[in-house]
Amino acid sequence: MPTRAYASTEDLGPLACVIAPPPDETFAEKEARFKIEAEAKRVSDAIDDDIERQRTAEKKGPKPVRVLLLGQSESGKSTTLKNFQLMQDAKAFRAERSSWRILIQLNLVRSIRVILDAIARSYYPSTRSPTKDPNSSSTSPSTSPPSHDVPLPAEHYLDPGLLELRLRLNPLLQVEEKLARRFMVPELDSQEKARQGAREVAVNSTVAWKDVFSKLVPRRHSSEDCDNIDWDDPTDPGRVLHECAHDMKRLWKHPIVQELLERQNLRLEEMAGFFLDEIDEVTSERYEPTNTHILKARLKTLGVSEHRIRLNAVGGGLGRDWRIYDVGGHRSLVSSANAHVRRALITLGRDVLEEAPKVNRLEDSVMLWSSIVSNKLLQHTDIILFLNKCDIMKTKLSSGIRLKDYVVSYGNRPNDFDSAASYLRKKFAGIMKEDSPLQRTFYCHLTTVTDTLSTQKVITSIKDMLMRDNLKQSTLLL
Ligand SMILES: Nc1nc2c(ncn2[C@@H]2O[C@H](COP(=O)(O)OP(=O)(O)OP(=O)(O)O)[C@@H](O)[C@H]2O)c(=O)[nH]1
Ligand SMILES: [Mg+2]
Repeated sequence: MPTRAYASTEDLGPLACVIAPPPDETFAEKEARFKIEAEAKRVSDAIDDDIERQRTAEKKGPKPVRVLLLGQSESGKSTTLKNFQLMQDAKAFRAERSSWRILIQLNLVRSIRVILDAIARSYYPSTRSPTKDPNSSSTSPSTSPPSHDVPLPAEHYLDPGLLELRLRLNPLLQVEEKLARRFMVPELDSQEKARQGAREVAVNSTVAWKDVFSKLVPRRHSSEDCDNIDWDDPTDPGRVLHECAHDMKRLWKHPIVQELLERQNLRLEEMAGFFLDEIDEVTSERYEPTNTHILKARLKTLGVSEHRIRLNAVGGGLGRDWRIYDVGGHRSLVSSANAHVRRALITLGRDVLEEAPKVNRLEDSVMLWSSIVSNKLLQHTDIILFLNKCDIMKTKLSSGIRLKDYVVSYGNRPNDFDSAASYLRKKFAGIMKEDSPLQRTFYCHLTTVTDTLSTQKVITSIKDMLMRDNLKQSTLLL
C-alpha cells in the first residue's frame, strides 16, 4: 500500500499543498485515498512498462520507415496520407466514416454559403462581402481565384424565386455555424486569412478531430460501419441537410446563379471539398461516405502530425512500421524537414494551371522544389516528387486552356497532357540536377491522389523500393 509522509505545512511546496489530504481526513477517507493512489500508480507503472517495451522492441527490430509529406497547401498531402491509411487497414478506414460524414456535409454547406455570398455581393457590389469579416465563422473557398464583385441586372437579383431560395436555405447556415465553430482554429496567420477572405475549416495536428466530430453525432455503439450513428437523433445536422436538399440543388442549378458565378469568376467545381454535384448522395437519410468521398473531403491541416501505420513487406514477409509526417500548409517546410530526419520525403505540386493572386503555381512549386533539393541537411535524402492533380490538368488542357499562357517557357509545344507532363518532369529533374549538393536519383510520379487505385499502385512501388533499400542508409524525402 503506498504511503506518503506529509511534512508540516510550512515545509509543503505549492504542489504538495494542493495534493495534501485534508487535515480532518477520516480513517475511511484515508483508506479510500490509498486505494485510489495505488490504482493510479499501477496504471502509471503499466504505461511506463509499455513505453519501455516499445522502446526496446524498436531498438531491436528494424527501424521504422519515416516519410515526410511536404508541399504547398492543398497540394494533396493529407489525401496521400489517407491513401496510406486505406492501404494499411481498409476496415479501420471504414470505421471512421461517421467522422468524415460530418466533414463532407460541412464542405457541402460551405459551397452553398459561397453561392449565397456571391449573390449578396451582387446586391452590394461596392461593399465587401459578409464573409470578408475574419471573425465570421463563414468560409469561402481557399482555392477560388479572386472574385470580381460584378453586379447583376436588378431584375435578376430581385428574382423572387432566388430570394425565396435564400430564405429557405438559412437554416443551413446555422448548421454550418454550429459545426464550424467546433473546428475553427484561430491560428491561421493574417496573411492566410486575407488570402482566404475568411477562415477555412482547419484542424490542428494536436487535435484528435475525429473524436470531436464523432461527439457531434450521438453514437450507439462502436462498430466498423456507420451503424454506430444514431440515425434517429433529432439534432443530427444531416436532417437539416436532407430537408434542404431540393433547395440546394435548385440554387446550384439556377441559371442566374450560374451566370453570377461565371461573372464573378468563381469555379466552384475546381475548389477543394466540392460536393455540389453529389447533393443527393451526401444529403440522403442514411448517408455513408464512400472512400472516394472521403478522399475528396477537405480539412486543412495545421502544424505537423505523426501517423503510425504498419505495411506488409514485399512478397508477404514481415511488415514494417511506418511513420508518416503530414506537414500542414507550406510554411517552414524545409525547417520541418530538418527537424524530422526521414528515410523518405514526398513533395507534392499543385495544379499548375491554377491562377493564384500573386505567383504562378508552377513558379511556386519550382521554388519549393529548389529549396528542398538544395538543402544541405537533406543531401543524402532521396526525394520522391508527386506532380499531383493530373486529373485537373488533363481536363483543363483538353478544354483548350494553354499551358504556355501559364508557363511562357513551354513555347509552342503540343498542348496535350503527355507533352505537358514530360516537359514538367524534365523541368523538375533539371532543377534537382542543378541544385542538389550531391548526385541523386530523380523519382517522380504523375499522380491524382483522389484516385485510390492508381495511387495505391504508386504507393506500392514506393513501399517496395523503401523496404528493399532498408539496409541502405539513404533517406527518401517525399
Ligand atoms: N481533383 C483532385 N483533387 C485533389 C487531388 N489531390 C487532392 N485533391 C483535393 O484537394 C483538396 C486539398 O487536399 P489536401 O490533401 O487536404 O491538401 P494538403 O496538402 O493536405 O493541404 P494543407 O492541409 O492545407 O497543407 C482536397 O479536397 C482533396 O480532395 C487530385 O489529385 N485531384
Ligand atoms: Mg493537409
